[in-house]
Amino acid sequence: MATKVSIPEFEATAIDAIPQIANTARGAFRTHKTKKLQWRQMQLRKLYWALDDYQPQILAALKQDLHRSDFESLLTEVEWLKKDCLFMLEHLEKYAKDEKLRSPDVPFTYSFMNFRIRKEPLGTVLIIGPYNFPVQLLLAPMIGAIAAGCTAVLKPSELTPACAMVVKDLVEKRLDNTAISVVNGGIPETNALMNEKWDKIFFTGSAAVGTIITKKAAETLTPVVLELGGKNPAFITKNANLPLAAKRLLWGKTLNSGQVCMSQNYVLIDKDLVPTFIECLKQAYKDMFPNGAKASPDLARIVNQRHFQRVKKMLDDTKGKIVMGGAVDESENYIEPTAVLVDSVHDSMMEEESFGPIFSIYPVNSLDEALNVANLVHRTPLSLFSFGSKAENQRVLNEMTSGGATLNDAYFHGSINTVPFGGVGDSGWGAYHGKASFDCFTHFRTISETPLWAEKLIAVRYIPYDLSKLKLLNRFTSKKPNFDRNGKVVKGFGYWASLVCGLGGKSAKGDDE
Ligand SMILES: NC(=O)C1=CN([C@@H]2O[C@H](COP(=O)(O)OP(=O)(O)OC[C@H]3O[C@@H](n4cnc5c(N)ncnc54)[C@H](O)[C@@H]3O)[C@@H](O)[C@H]2O)C=CC1
Ligand SMILES: CC1=C(/C=C/C(C)=C/C=C/C(C)=C/C=C/C=C(C)/C=C/C=C(C)/C=C/C=C(\C)C(=O)O)C(C)(C)CCC1
Repeated sequence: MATKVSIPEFEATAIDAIPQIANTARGAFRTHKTKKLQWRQMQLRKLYWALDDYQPQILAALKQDLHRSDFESLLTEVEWLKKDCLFMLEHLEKYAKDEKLRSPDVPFTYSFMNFRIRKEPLGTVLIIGPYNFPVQLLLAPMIGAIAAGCTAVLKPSELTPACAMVVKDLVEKRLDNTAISVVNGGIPETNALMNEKWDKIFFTGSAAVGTIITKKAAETLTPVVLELGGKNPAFITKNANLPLAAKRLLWGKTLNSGQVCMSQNYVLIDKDLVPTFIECLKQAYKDMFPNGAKASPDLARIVNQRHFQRVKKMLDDTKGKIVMGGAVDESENYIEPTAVLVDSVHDSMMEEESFGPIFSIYPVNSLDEALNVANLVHRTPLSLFSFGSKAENQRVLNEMTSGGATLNDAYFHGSINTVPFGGVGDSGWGAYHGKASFDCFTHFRTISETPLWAEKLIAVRYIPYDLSKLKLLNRFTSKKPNFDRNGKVVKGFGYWASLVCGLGGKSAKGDDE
C-alpha cells in the first residue's frame, strides 16, 4: 500500500480540442464496433486489470485529494469498481440478448408476429462526476455505458485534481481511446462539452449544477440522468435500539467524513430519548476515535477550503446546541464529527445540505410529527433511515418517499453495487448499479415481424372498414373486465361463464353493448 507513486500536476484539456474529442467518440459509435459483445467484454476485462494495476496511484490520489484512508478507498472505489466489472461481465450476455415478448405482454392472437425487445446502445454519452467519490462515481456509470455498447466522454471533478489525472491516465493507457476518453477541467470545459450533442448525459453532483446541465440539455432534447443530493432524515422511535442507531448513524457521517450524498442530514427522535441518544453517540464516538477524531488516521478531510467554509458556516449559523464534536481546523480542512441539537426547521442545520460530518438532532413528540417535519424539510430526499418497530418502519416507508431507504442502519441500500440506486423528484432522475447500469444506457427497442403469409388474417385493418369485422376481432382480442361499474371485483360462476361464452359479465357490460 505504501508504494511511492508520482501523480502529474492537474492539467485542463484544451477547450478547442473538445469538439474533436466528442467527434471521435461519435465516430467510434458509428463504426458499430462498440455494439459487438466482444468489444464490451474486452473493455471491461481491461478495466478490471487497469484498476488492479493502478491501485497504488488511485489510493495515493485519494489520499492527496481527500486525505482518505486506504481502507475506505479500497472499499468504496477500487474494490467496488472491480466488483462492478466482474458482475457486469458475468451477466452481460444475458442483459444484451434480445428479449422475446410473449403472453401476457403480447396477446396470444399476435404471437405469430415474433415481438421482441432489442437492447440497443443509446450512442455517445457524457458522464460528469462529482468530487466525493471521484473515481467510483465516474467509472461506475462508464461501466454501464460500456456494457450497453455506448461510447463515452468522462468529465471528472476538478476539485479532486489528482484523481482526475490518474483516471485520465488509466483510461488513455488501458481502454479503447477512440471510444472512451476523458476531458479534464472545470466550468469552461464542461460548458464546451455541453455545446456538443450527446445521446445521454449522466450527471452526478449538486442540484444547482444539475439544473444548469438539464436546461442546456433540454435545448437539444438530450435525456439526462441526475444523481443529486438531498436533505435526508433519520427517524428514531421508542422501539429503536439506541446504541446501535447511534453507532450506525455515526458511521454514516464518518465514511469519507460524511461527504456522502445519501448520509443523514438530520435525526428526528422521540424527545424522551434525546439524552440517552446523545450519550450513545458520545460512546460510539469514543469507540471509533479513542484519541479524538483529529488524531485518527482513518478520517478523511473536507475536500477544499470552500467546502470547509460551507460546512463550518452551518455550525456558525446554528441556534442549536452542539452535543457532540464541534471542533474545526481550517489549516487542514478538518471538521470533527458533530451533532447539534436544534428546535427549528429553519435552523441552518436543517435548511442546508450538510454533505460533511455534521448533522442535527430534532426532538419530536410523535412519529406523526416526525413525518410532518420530514415532509416539510424535503419531500423527496435521496434516502431515509428508520429505527423503530417493524410497524413504525413500515409507516415511515408508506408516508414518506425517498430515492432509497435503509431500515435500522445508515445508507446500506447504497452500499452494495448490484441493486438500483437513484433519487426521486428533485434528488435525482434515473437509476444505476447492477442491471440498472446496463439499462440506463440502453434503448429498449420493440420489434415486430409480420409474416407475409398472415396477410388475410390481418386484412381487417384496411379501408373500406367493416364494423362487424371489428366486432369479431374484438371477440378474439379484447378481454372483459373482472370488475363492475362501482369498481367491485366480480368473481364466481357468472363472471367465468361470461368470459367463456364471450358475452361479458352482466354487471360489467357497457351501456353501448
Ligand atoms: N446522488 C448521488 O449519487 C450523489 C450526489 N452528490 C451531490 O453532489 C454535490 C457535491 O458534489 P460537487 O462535486 O460539489 O458537485 P458540483 O455540482 O459542484 O459539481 C459536479 C460536476 O459539475 C461540474 N460543474 C460545476 N459547476 C458547473 C457549472 N456551473 N456548469 C457546468 N458544470 C459545472 C464540476 O466540474 C463537476 O464535474 C452534493 O450536492 C451531493 O449531494 C454527490 C455524490 C453522489
Ligand atoms: C463474509 C461473511 C459473512 C458476511 C459478512 C458481512 C455481511 C459483512 C458486512 C460488511 C459491511 C458492513 C461492509 C460495509 C460496506 C460499506 C460500503 C461498501 C459502503 C459504500 C459506500 C459508498 C459506495 C458510498 C457511495 C456514495 C454515494 C453514491 C453518494 O455520495 O451518494 C457472513 C454472512 C457473516 C458469513 C461468513 C462470511
